[in-house]
Amino acid sequence: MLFSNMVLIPKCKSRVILFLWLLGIIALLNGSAVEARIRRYKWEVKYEYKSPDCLQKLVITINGGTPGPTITAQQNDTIIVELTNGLLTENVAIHWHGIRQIGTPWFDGTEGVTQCPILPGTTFKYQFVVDRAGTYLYHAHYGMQREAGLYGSIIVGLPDGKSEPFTYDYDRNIILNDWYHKSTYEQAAGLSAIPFQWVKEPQSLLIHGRGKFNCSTLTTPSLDAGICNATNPDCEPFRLIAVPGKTYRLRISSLTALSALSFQIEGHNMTVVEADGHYVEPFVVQNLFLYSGETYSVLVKADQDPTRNYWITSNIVGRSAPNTPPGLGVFVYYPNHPRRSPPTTPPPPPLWNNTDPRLAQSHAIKARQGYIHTPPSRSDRVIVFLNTQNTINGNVRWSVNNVSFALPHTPYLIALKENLTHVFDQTPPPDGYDFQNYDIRIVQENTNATSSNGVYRLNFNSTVDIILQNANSMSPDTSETHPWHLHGHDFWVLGYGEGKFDVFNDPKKYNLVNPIMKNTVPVHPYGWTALRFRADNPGAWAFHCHIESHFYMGMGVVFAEGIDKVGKLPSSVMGCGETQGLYRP
Ligand SMILES: O=C1O[C@H]([C@@H](O)CO)C(O)=C1O
Repeated sequence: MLFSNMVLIPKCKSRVILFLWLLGIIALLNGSAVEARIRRYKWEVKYEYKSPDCLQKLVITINGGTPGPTITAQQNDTIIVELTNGLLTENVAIHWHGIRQIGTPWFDGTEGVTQCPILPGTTFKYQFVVDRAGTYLYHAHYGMQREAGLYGSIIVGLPDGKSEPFTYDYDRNIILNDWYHKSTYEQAAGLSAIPFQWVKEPQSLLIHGRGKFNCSTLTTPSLDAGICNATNPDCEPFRLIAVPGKTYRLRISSLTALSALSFQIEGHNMTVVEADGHYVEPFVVQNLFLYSGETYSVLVKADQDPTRNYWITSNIVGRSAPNTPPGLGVFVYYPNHPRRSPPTTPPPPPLWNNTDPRLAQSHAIKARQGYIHTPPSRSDRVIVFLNTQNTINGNVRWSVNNVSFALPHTPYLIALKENLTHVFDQTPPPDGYDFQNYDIRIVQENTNATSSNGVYRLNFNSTVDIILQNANSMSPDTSETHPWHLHGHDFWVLGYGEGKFDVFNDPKKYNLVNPIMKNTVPVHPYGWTALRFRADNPGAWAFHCHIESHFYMGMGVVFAEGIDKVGKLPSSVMGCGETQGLYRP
């Protein structure tokens, strides 16, 4: 009735306009006013000389930068990245970390699991939907390429008309990293060498791609003064300009190769509100602990003395790294000069070997009231993953239930879908270990460790519990923190504990009321972490320690589920190993 005058409009064009307007109103009323958009990116990946921590090094850039461009999108948008590999002699693959790839498991970007590597000189098109708002990441997933600098952020906003359960004035993004001066190749060759050459601690810590290595500590000083240059603009510290009185949402994430970090803004509290794309019941911290692969949002109010600037710091925790200088940035109170150094010394880091505050933060992260996804009350299968360090044929490796993971040259997803049964070990890896007789607190011989590329096959739509059990490494009195990352899913974090997991009693203490959902979670030294997820995403998915060298040394597994429900694989993911014959352009 409202638009019955439409018939009175004489001109056909006007009628069309009015009709479209009417459609718009109806769509608005239905709440579907905004169409999901397609966001296209063209990326060129190549090696360039940069000095992120003042020392010049060959790094991998995307369109000239490291970190690469931030992908900014809105929930339900389609992202298309046309990636041209300009590395000349090196393959590449990019993983979209935290994006579940529902319906597009072949674009998860995990070389050897979901796709063949992208060859030098070729262009590969990734296309996927970002179906949930939140803070996510992308990074190389080929060999140990991530630590050459190939990484960036994905920020997904809510659909129009929806709002966050918290308020802030400005949204800012910070990626933390650690930085090595040796190339990925030197590191990887050392890790697979006999005798083993460990990568050791990083030379510096980067705050959003910028760090400060002390050039005067170079053991073999370069004759060329330009090679390590403290005044190189590449290593100007990261500066965040804050307007006094305003609240900042800081999206802070870590893509370290090795280090667990403590992040701090001198004199300012941080309220944690988001973790891995899920709203957190808010809690306040002074140090935010981050493990590689995790993303957080914190709210920070610029409510301190505005006449000065403050330090932003990142420090290594969980490992002794006395020679790695802290990552330093500056929280600048506008209109102070951005280059004005804070008048104080940077705040001291927490004790590297005190696990208590880190465990306390893990326990504090709960789903926010009103945003709780209740987990299924029981699981169909429990898999216990004992994490150990071993030697296999003289090589130092990491193993899960005494099986060290070896990536095949034919990607699992293609092998499973096309029934290429000979390309990987068909014997399923073990669901547990010998609980009774394994002492997690001592150095073990682990003489029975083996290497395999077998996969865990999960019943489609089943609920799976994973218990990550930490243990002593091959060094006495040492148990490291391992951040485990699951592709293609989020899991509920049901609990953390110290010591050996008690199969009978610990499950009674699980948080089934308001557990947070995440995609990356730490297992603390000598402790355990319990996770639950639904195997409801057809595909083959990696689950691995996000420490670059540890995955390289075998610390991971692959889950396969609902393969018969996987759609037609694009031929662009094929071409390597046994898939060569399947290539159908
Ligand atoms: O994988 C690793 O190897 C070393 C050490 O265990 C042996 O040198 C270390 O600290 C790791 O994290």
